[in-house]
Amino acid sequence: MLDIDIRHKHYPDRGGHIHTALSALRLSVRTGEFVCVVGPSGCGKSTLLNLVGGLDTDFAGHIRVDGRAPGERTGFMFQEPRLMPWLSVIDNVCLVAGKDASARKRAQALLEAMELGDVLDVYPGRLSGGMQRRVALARAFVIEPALLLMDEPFVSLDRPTANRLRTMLIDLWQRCGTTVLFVTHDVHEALALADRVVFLSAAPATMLLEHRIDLPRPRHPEDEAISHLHARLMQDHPTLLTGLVPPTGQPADEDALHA
Ligand SMILES: Nc1ncnc2c1ncn2[C@@H]1O[C@H](COP(=O)(O)OP(=O)(O)OP(=O)(O)O)[C@@H](O)[C@H]1O
Repeated sequence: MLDIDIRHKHYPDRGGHIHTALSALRLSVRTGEFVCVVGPSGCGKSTLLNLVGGLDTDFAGHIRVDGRAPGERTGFMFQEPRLMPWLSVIDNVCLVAGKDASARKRAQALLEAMELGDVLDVYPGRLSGGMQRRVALARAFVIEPALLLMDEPFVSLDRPTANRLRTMLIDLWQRCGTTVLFVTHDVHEALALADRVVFLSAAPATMLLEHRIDLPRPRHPEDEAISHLHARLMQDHPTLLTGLVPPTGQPADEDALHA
């Protein structure tokens, strides 16, 4: 069980004042649950992942995994694949998996299962954006993380590539029993992936709504059932997505903006 209880998270702002990024945010995530976090740009989603992952410990409150601070088996996946350009595909994955022969074997088997067997010795710069994300996904799962924190990992990919990655993610998640916290601006993506979607307010982020998704998998963001669910949510909570525009200024969710 992941237990998040953040009383507040402050940052100093340029004028020497404090900026409250998160406030009174409580969330419990069952072991093996897939939770998507949706909220407006700048509301504090990345801050939340940084706190949960222990990258930032300067906050009031507590975060526990099974009663303890998040441990070594926590994985991250960011918007950018963050692969080491001077290492081959397999060496990038072994950076996390380990250097011994059995770790290398595990890394190779996973990469092959993810249809990357032909590029094990290739450098990331020679790969497409989609393949780089696939390597990043393999790197995240090679340790079979207990907790995986994902910060818009499939943003700005074309639809088929993003869908293929989502399918791989769900497959790996189901096999490993990992607890996933997945941040996205894209409500359709959240509804397609999650067991539960958490909607955050504008800064300082606090929880507006939790919604459990009971639709069977596999699901895709374009499915009719997802569109229906989205429409129903927007009808029931018309102000839920106010300000939900990604940093690029591109609408992530046309329907939401026109709702
Ligand atoms: N290191 C920092 N120092 C000062 N302020 C920060 C820092 N990191 C984030 N902030 C501020 O905290 C708020 C939340 O930022 P955060 O990046 O967590 O939001 P976000 O919801 O992930 O945004 P986006 O959706 O645009 O990625 C923003 O106002 C941001 O400017």
